[in-house]
Amino acid sequence: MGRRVVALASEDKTLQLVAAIENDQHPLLGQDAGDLAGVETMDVPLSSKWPNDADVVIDFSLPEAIDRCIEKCELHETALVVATTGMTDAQVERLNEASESIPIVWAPSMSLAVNLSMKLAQQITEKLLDVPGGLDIEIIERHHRYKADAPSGTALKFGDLIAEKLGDDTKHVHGREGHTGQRTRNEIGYHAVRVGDNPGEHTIVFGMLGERIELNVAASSRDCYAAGALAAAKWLSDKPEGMYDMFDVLEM
Ligand SMILES: NC(=O)C1=CN([C@@H]2O[C@H](COP(=O)(O)OP(=O)(O)OC[C@H]3O[C@@H](n4cnc5c(N)ncnc54)[C@H](OP(=O)(O)O)[C@@H]3O)[C@@H](O)[C@H]2O)C=CC1
Ligand SMILES: O=C(O)C1=N[C@H](C(=O)O)C[C@H](O)C1
Repeated sequence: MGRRVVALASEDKTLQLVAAIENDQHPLLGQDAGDLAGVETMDVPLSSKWPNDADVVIDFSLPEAIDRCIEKCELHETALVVATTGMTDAQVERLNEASESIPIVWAPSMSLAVNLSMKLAQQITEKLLDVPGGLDIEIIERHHRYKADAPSGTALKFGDLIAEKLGDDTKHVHGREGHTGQRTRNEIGYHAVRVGDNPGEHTIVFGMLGERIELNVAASSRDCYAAGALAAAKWLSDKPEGMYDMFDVLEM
């Protein structure tokens, strides 16, 4: 994702890349970020040193890297866009704490289509809540074989937003195996598929007796996330401290 953020930023004259940060063991440290991204040379070497002149930091990394990122953004009073998924509850708490002093956009998907689909999923759930025979909701996500966390952060957010409409007793069930017994009414099922180079696809199945709706949103490249993150960074640059998400950025 870092490479695509750099590549799209290089095409936008309103943005200036001041740093490209990696861990201190990375074999490509010192090489130019633009060269690595396959665009023009940008005179920004890949580095593990934190910049002190950034307006906004965009984080697509790993949960292991997020603590340092939060700490440095607080120290330098830098706005922060967090796209990384798979954070622990303690890290989410830490992020919320940091939002008391710096502006943060945090979203498991920076994609316009995904965020719009989240709103649609909530609307569909609301409309079908009392459908005769009952409603079963399952979330199937598909991603590339390299993905480190499951289910995706996006699938979990779809589930949380749907659960807001279903009610407090919603159970989140991850996969099924063995003698599971009949499906209960108040559960959301999650299924994570890992195949090839899939850049991300989510299908929300709303199953009823006699018919079903499948809401499918699929990326055809990872640029939807990179473009969303850059839009979030621009939007955030003049905002006061606080926790924001892509619904705020996209005014949904
Ligand atoms: N919100 C959204 O729209 C999207 C979110 N994501 C999320 O973004 C994250 C990154 O995804 P992706 O780019 O595919 O994953 P990658 O594993 O390709 O990239 C993660 C990068 O972070 C680097 N890294 C590891 N440790 C540190 C550290 N301590 N400091 C700085 N950098 C570090 C890794 O380096 P190394 O190679 O050395 O490990 C690697 O280059 C994932 O959590 C993914 O789920 C992805 C796409 C969209
Ligand atoms: O790792 C990925 O690739 C993606 N991760 C995010 C997630 O976990 O939801 C967003 C997107 O689906 C791509």
